[in-house]
Amino acid sequence: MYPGDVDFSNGHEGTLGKRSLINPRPPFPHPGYISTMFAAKFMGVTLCRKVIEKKLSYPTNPSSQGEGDTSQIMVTDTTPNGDESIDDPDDSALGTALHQIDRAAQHVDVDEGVLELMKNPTRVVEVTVPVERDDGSIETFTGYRAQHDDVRGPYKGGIRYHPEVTAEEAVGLSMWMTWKCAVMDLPFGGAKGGVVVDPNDLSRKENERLTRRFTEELRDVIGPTIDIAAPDMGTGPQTMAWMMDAFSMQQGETIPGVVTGKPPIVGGSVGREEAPGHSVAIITREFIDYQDRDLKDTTVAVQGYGSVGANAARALDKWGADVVAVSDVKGTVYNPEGLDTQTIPSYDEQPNAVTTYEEGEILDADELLELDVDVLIPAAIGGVLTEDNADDIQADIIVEGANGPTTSGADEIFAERDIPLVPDILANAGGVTVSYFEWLQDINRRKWDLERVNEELEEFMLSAWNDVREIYEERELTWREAAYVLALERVGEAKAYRGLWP
Ligand SMILES: NC(=O)C1=CN([C@@H]2O[C@H](COP(=O)(O)OP(=O)(O)OC[C@H]3O[C@@H](n4cnc5c(N)ncnc54)[C@H](OP(=O)(O)O)[C@@H]3O)[C@@H](O)[C@H]2O)C=CC1
Ligand SMILES: O=C(O)CCC(=O)C(=O)O
Repeated sequence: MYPGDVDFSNGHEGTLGKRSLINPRPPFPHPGYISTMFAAKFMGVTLCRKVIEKKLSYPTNPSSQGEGDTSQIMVTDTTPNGDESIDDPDDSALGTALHQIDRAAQHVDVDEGVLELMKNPTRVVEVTVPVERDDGSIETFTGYRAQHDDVRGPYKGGIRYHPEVTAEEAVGLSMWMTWKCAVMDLPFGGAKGGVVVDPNDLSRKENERLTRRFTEELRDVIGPTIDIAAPDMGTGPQTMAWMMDAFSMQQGETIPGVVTGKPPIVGGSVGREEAPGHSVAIITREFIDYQDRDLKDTTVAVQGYGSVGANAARALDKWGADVVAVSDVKGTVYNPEGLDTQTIPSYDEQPNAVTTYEEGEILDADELLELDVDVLIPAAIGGVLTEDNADDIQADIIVEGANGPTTSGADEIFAERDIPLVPDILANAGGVTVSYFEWLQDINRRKWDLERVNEELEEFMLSAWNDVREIYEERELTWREAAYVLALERVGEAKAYRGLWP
């Protein structure tokens, strides 16, 4: 502990000793499911909140979006319970996440029942979010929060605003959060949520109203020791500030620890925004070193120039690598001599502006993936490296900045082609790691400076890198399998100690 910190951790800050903060609810859901419906009247619109615990058939992106009809939620017994064929997984986030568990399960000594349990989320909440548009009309959006597992600590994970958000996707992403927190040895479990919306179609005021209402709808299932949200695609520090304020207003006191990734002035941590990209850069640097190569002779291509991509590109550029290509949805900018990443506008600085940079050739967005570079960093969306393009990838190394950018089929092709791939649950884990630092700062009512944040981030990343590397070397697995083995063993051991609720 640093001097002056209030010790809320029973002397185990940074370890799994934070039992006093762990949600005392049973770690396993009761058998069967509970469906609770709340109805309320608001501005003449009937609202339904459905909290569905277990046994949920995940609805796809509702085609009725925007028409106010979100009443179709199925409660059936078709859980994602591992029916995915190991030989023929589907390429969705959930399909990929389930397949990855199956692959890793072949190399771990974890109870079969626990493995089966880990293929199911504890709870998925679907909410209806009415928003008053600036013209006075009411539009209805659908939001989700998937809570996968909390055996190691409160649920933790980002909130995504994107038109293709689905309950299924949230479940897959929540599973990855469980593994990510376990790989980093953070006292958190896994969750993920989102709203089916294109944030570019919302004014700032509409975005604020949507965020506040979404938070209100999630009030019963989130909290600083229950489930702690954070930014993801389409959300950022401002979104988190609104969420924190909405939750705090409902509770009657300021509760900064309910979300992380806030602006530092309202309890956020310096360095959080840069952290996922920063950790991608740290892991890339370590991997290059591990291969006895020199970062200064390394060319890098980064897909996506948002929070993760821009910060990864800029850190690697600063440390001497040649970032030769970056992209956003509109296209790629490519210069084999290297780009000046500081002067290319990131999504946050100016959305969709990568191709306005004049010192390079403009290519199609997807062309970036197949460039002949040393390191490819997909840092935009999921499922971009597939069986269809895996044979055309020319990079020597892939470091996953985004969550789930590689389908299972592509994973196998890269393994056959001996292209090492460092998985998301290690590489981009700096985000949730600095979120953990932020949460500690909020609980302790303390502020860390950037030097301390970056020092501790470096320490956590190197420790996780070494843990994964040891398993990789000892057991001759892929890097993804090694990271999964570490995560599954940690979660399995925690479950064994805590036991099943009688
Ligand atoms: N934010 C976080 O804390 C963390 C995020 N992640 C993951 O990283 C990924 C990116 O998230 P984040 O950086 O926050 O998101 P942002 O919304 O900040 O940025 C996403 C970027 O990806 C670009 N993009 C979207 N689609 C494509 C495409 N088809 N081709 C090329 N570029 C594209 C966007 O382009 P445009 O600007 O043109 O829209 C934008 O530059 C996601 O998978 C997320 O889950 C992982 C860990 C933490
Ligand atoms: O910071 C966090 O809590 C989670 C960030 C996130 O969503 C992720 O790592 O995918």
